[in-house]
Amino acid sequence: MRIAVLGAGTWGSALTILLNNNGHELTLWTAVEKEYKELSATRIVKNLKGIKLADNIKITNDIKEACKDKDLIVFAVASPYVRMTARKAAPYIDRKIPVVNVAKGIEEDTLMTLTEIIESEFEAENGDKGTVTVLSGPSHAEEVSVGMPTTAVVGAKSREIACMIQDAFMSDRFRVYTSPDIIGIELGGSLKNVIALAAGVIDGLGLGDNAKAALITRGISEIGRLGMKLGGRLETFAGLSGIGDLIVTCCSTHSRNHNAGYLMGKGKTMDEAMAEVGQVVEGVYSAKAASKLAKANNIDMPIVEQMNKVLFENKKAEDALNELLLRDKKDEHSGFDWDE
Ligand SMILES: NC(=O)C1=CN([C@@H]2O[C@H](COP(=O)(O)OP(=O)(O)OC[C@H]3O[C@@H](n4cnc5c(N)ncnc54)[C@H](OP(=O)(O)O)[C@@H]3O)[C@@H](O)[C@H]2O)C=CC1
Ligand SMILES: O=C(CO)COP(=O)(O)O
Repeated sequence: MRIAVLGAGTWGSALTILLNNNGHELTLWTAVEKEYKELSATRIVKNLKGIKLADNIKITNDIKEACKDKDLIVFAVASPYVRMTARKAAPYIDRKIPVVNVAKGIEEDTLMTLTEIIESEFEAENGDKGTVTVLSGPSHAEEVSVGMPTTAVVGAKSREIACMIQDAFMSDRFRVYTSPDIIGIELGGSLKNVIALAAGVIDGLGLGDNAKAALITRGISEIGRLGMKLGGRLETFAGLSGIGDLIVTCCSTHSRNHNAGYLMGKGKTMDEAMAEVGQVVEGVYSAKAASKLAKANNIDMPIVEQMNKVLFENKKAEDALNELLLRDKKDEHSGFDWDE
């Protein structure tokens, strides 16, 4: 297949390597002129230490050249750039070919997911939303790029398209499942970043493994409550793009969200932590959107609420934690049948 990957960041580059190793013909588009010049000259991926792109991978910063005559387009730019990239690419993308979004986020102003944003930009350009899908799961680029094994799930409206994308990405080191639950996959992938920030805070404060396991468990409970209200399926939140991605992001040293939270737990401000991490920290962008969605849908998301206060209201992480622990007593889940 002829495949374009839009976004030559850590994840876009790792997937380019995976797809190239699978025998496809790859074009990697970089948005930023300076990045394009550097990458073209060295072929070294900045944040994947020592990894070089193979000579047969075409690198471009011309969006038309990237998108025309392709069989598959992968959207891998960070969430704040998805709308502008979709707008730029829209005139050159054949609406019949599948587009796979692999970024994780929710737009703060509109509360749209990233596939919804791409569809809306495509529709605005020529009235056709196109064939937009999602791929997500526990998949840090640092491991995928060197062939360490993992699994992911592709979400698409039709089984035929899902299977086509499954075939394109699947390798003996990257196992891909299929699902029709696009909204569930996208919400799991973006909301887990907010919980991962909180997991980093817990580690930064030195609160131990029990506290983190508790946070992960109550975190997926929050994600599932909101996600199901918005149309996602329980099984998706219990799956690879839900609990699977939440666990790895809360526990991996590769996670930018966890690392940013860790620095905040050590007393840094959000801006200092983001600057020190030096790559996109998606949870910071998704936190406000998650809180707005929770309020609009009348869903209780106490971890998300406290994380927003730590991020944007200078609340001390210790105070946020105390407030979580001292909430009103309640059942573990709502709707239990008790023998009275
Ligand atoms: N890193 C990982 O392990 C994983 C990341 N993801 C998700 O993938 C997405 C990208 O993350 P990642 O690659 O790690 O991020 P990086 O910080 O490594 O890269 C940032 C990305 O944003 C793009 N970008 C920056 N400025 C602009 C701009 N002005 N216009 C358009 N694009 C721009 C960059 O484009 P360019 O380099 O082309 O200039 C690059 O693709 C995120 O949503 C993340 O959550 C998902 C799974 C794994
Ligand atoms: O989504 C990811 C892994 O699946 C990447 O998480 P971070 O953005 O926290 O590094």
